[in-house]
Parts: sequence; structure tokens; C-alpha cells
Amino acid sequence: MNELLTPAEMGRADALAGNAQALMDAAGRAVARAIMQRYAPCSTLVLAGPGNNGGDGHVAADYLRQAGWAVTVRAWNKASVAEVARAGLVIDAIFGAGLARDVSPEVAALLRAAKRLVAIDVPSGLDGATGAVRGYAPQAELTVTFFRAKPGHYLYPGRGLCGELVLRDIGLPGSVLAQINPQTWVNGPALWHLPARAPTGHKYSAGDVSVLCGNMPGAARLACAGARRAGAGMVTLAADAPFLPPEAGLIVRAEPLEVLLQDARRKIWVCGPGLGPLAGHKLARLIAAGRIIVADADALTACAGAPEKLRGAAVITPHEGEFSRVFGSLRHDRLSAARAAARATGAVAVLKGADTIIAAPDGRAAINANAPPYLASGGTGDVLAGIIAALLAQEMPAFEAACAAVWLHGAAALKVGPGLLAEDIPAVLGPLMARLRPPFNPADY
Ligand SMILES: NC(=O)C1=CN([C@@H]2O[C@H](COP(=O)(O)OP(=O)(O)OC[C@H]3O[C@@H](n4cnc5c(N)ncnc54)[C@H](O)[C@@H]3O)[C@@H](O)[C@H]2O)[C@@H](O)CC1
Ligand SMILES: Nc1ncnc2c1ncn2[C@@H]1O[C@H](COP(=O)(O)OP(=O)(O)O)[C@@H](O)[C@H]1O
Ligand SMILES: [K+]
Repeated sequence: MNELLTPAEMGRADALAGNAQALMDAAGRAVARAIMQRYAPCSTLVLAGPGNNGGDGHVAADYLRQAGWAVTVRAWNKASVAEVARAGLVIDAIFGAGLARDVSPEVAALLRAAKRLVAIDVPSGLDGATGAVRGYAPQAELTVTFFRAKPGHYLYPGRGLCGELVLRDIGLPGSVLAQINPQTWVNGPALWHLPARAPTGHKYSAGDVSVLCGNMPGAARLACAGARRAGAGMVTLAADAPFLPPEAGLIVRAEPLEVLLQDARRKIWVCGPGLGPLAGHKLARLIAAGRIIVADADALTACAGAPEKLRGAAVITPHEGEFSRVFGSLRHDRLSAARAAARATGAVAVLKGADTIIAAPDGRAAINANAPPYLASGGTGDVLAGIIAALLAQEMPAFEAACAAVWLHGAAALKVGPGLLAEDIPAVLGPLMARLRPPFNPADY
């Protein structure tokens, strides 16, 4: 159920399944049920559009009436703002997957007048493929969608406009997915497996991570903490100059990069957090040395306007500001932009934010949905870079490593709770990962 279908893919699923009438009946009934479970009967107005979304609205109205609700159905181009404003509940069945252009000001005025609104499939005006608003889209309390959710349900601003999202089975067989071959998912443990720890493993086989340290050593130390707690066996802070020993267990090597690169075991590198103006040069050197690189922060800024300089990195982790600097300004379709960045660089692109997108060069993409807003706190991105590096060091493929790291990062933040500091995240990773790893059973050995 992690697959997300664009409106176009959903249309294909519909066509492959056939039996449109039965699907519409199931969809309308699912909407009526979801409403009856949450609302007391009240004067209800269905705004019905010209397509199947409107059809679902008619069916929902029938089921609600059968249950004794007072329901009026109005065609979208016949309703008045006054009657919308009077209704106790408005069911928005104007446009769904068939939205083809911006919503007109007249339709926007109707939707704006609703006091309480339940959306069928999507709030009308929400682009299901991108999460962007086309002209206007109302704030729903509840959105009922069918078979599989759409990217726009998980990407802001769409995610915020849906209110509670309810996904209902309407009898469409899952087997149609094989023909559609969806390439977008909601991020979650179903998409990846954390590697098992070998009982006889040693610290190097558990993964070696080096983190370049520059003028803001705190950022590199946070990346190290993330990497250590996410299971890397050896984590080295690679500093240009000696500085006071940080936490016990963190190895500091104050040697030139060239010397450190002579050790072939140093395969995985975090390049960027707090690295300062030398980041571009060091990134180029790591790429030339064929290392597996997580490029973050200053390494991204060093590639402003020059995404080709990132070719050779395994994973790039820009927030929106860094992304715009490298790839140009982000417009309404961040999912496509993240995919294009991954294609252009050959790296897995992690476009960070409330709805972090993880995109692979081959077109796969996952949207993360478990991160709480208090994760927006200085240094949390540095920790994330370290977690990704640790999972790469444990030989997870780059897309899976990035997805798993982003999910664990969000889950850890939820566990810590409000008031979170970046340095709280590593401490809770162990128990979270233990639940997801294959169990260690001594009897197996
Ligand atoms: N598998 C599924 O998901 C199912 C989907 N069903 C419903 O079918 C809907 C899709 O139906 P349709 O493809 O008919 O599309 P819609 O019902 O979303 O709307 C398409 C119609 O709206 C018009 N239109 C689009 N944008 C407009 C705009 N901005 N201003 C004015 N007119 C505009 C189009 O010209 C077309 O006539 C889904 O959203 C869902 O509610 C259900 O009936 C059953 C199964
Ligand atoms: N509103 C939000 N909700 C959830 N997570 C967020 C939100 N805003 C930012 N984040 C997450 O917080 C982290 C911030 O990273 P970043 O911007 O690189 O900060 P820093 O450079 O200080 O480490 C990212 O993982 C990002 O996805
Ligand atoms: K709708």
C-alpha cells in the first residue's frame, strides 16, 4: 500500500479494472461511511462536478440519504455562495483526478464559503501529481481517496489541505499495479531492509565512515554522532588541524586529506557539514579518489549553479535553499525537480523539508511523511547526513539507505518529542533500529 499513483496512473488503473459503475458505487459508499463515522447528521450539500468525482458525490448523497441525512446535491455551476455558507457540511465533489486547469474564481468563491468541508479524492484544485494548488483549493477536514493515495496527498501544500486522509479499498485489484509499475512511494520500512549485523563482524566490516571537519566542527561532530549510532563500526573526524578531543570513542585524525585517502578502508565520506570554503575542493578530491560520498551543506553551496560538480557523489542532501542554489529555483513541482536533480547528478537526491523527497537517478522516488515540525532545528540535517553514511557503509544501496535514514530520523524525532535538539536524535536510534533489523538469534549460529 506504499505505492502512490499520479492522477494519470490512477486513470489507467481504472481503465484496466473496467467496471466503472461498481467502482463509483464503492467510492461513494466509502465516502458516506467515512462521514457517518465522524459527523452527526446535519444539513449536507454536495457540490457535484462534471466528471466522475461528481458521480462519486451523487452516490455518497444517496447512501447518506438512506441513512436519514438531509442532503442536497447541486451542480458545481448552479450552486450559490449563500447556500454553501448555510450548509452544516459541504461535500466537495467538484474536481478530482481529472483537474485539467486552474479552478475559476467562481468555483473558488463557492468552496471558500464552506464552513466544514469533506473532499472526495482531493480538495478540488489540488493537483494530485504535485501537491500544488491550481488557482484555489479549500481546506478539507477529511479527504477520502481510493485504492492508492497520490503524491499530492503527501506533498505540501496539498498534504496540509487534505485534513485527515482516509484511503479506502473500492475493489480495484492490486494486480493492475504490475502493469502500471508505479515509481513513487510513501517512505516507510516496507521499502527497505536494514542489514543484519554479522555475529563475527569486526568494526571495519560494520562500516567505516569518515566525516570531513572544517571551520564549524560541531556540525561534523553531529554527523559523526549520527553515523556512530546508526551502526557504523568506525567513525573518523577528519580535521585539518588538531583540536580538543571531543567525545570519547570518536577518532580525530588531524592529517591532510591526501594521507587519509591512502587508507583504502576509508570508503564512505560525509562532505559538507560545517566544512567552510574548502568544501568544493575537498569534494572534487573525494570524487576523483572514487569514494562513496554524502554531499551536504557547504559541499552543495560550493556547487552553486554547477550541478555537474556533484557527479560522482552517492547521495546529495539539499534543503530547499541549497537545492535552488545548485539546480535553480524550485517551483510548484518539487517531486519532478528532485527527480531531475538525481538524473542530472547521478546521485540520490534527498530534498529535505517537512515532506522530504528521496529521488533516485532511475526515476524512483519516495515521499517522507513521519517527520514532526520540531525537527526543524539547527544541526538535524548534519545528523541525517551521518545516518545515511552509516547505512551506506553497511552496504545498503544508496536509494534504500537514504530512505531508511530519512525515516529513522523522523521516527527518532517523534520519539524525542518537542524541544528536540539535534544531539538528541542519535541517542534514540539504537532501539528504533533494533525493532527493524532482522532479529539476532544466537541459536542460528
Ligand atoms: N480508481 C479510482 O480512483 C476511481 C475514481 N473515481 C473518481 O473519478 C474521479 C476522476 O474522474 P474524472 O476523470 O471524470 O475527472 P473529474 O471528475 O476530476 O473531472 C473531470 C472533468 O472536469 C473538467 N475540469 C477539469 N478541470 C477543470 C477546471 N479547472 N475547471 C472546469 N472544469 C474542469 C474536465 O473538463 C472534465 O469534464 C476521481 O477523482 C474519483 O473521484 C471513482 O468514480 C471510482 C474509481
Ligand atoms: N517543518 C518540518 N517538518 C519536519 N521536518 C523538517 C521540517 N523542516 C525541516 N525539517 C527537517 O529538518 C532537517 C533540517 O536539516 P537542515 O536544513 O540541513 O539543517 P541543518 O543544516 O541545521 O542541519 C532536515 O532533515 C529536514 O527534512
Ligand atoms: K474533490
